[in-house]
Amino acid sequence: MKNRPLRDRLGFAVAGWQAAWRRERSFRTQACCAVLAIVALLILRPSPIWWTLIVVTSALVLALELINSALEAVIDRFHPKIHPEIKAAKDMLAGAVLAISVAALIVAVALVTTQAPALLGELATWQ
Ligand SMILES: Nc1ncnc2c1ncn2[C@@H]1O[C@H](COP(=O)(O)OP(=O)(O)OP(=O)(O)O)[C@@H](O)[C@H]1O
Repeated sequence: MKNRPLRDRLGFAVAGWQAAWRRERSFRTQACCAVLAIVALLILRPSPIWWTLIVVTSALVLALELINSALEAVIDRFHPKIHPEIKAAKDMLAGAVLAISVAALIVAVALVTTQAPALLGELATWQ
């Protein structure tokens, strides 16, 4: 199974996104938020640093949610019973997703509050 061609490996990665989309409501919500963030970038047309910040934080949220979902799936497969250690592990994974999600939200609020006034000013001069 190791060292498969790039096309195969890309296929596995896309299959991973599809599985997360099908199985995880959190992933669907976060993917929709990422799309909204890209739409906001297209409307606000900020400087490249904002594009970088939004794209990197959105990708981090999605990547961490994928890792969280993958680890939960493995945990549930090998230890489906209730256990305090599993609770701690899953809660820590959820905490990791929450940490990056809060950071992404702060970046999104900063983008809108700093860039929207310029766009509104631009629109006002057109009238
Ligand atoms: N086997 C278990 N033993 C003890 N507690 C558990 C166990 N499985 C889940 N929990 C508790 O339930 C919470 C939710 O776990 P679950 O596996 O349902 O994740 P989820 O709702 O899919 O979360 P996420 O949205 O992060 O994917 C965990 O954070 C943990 O506190």
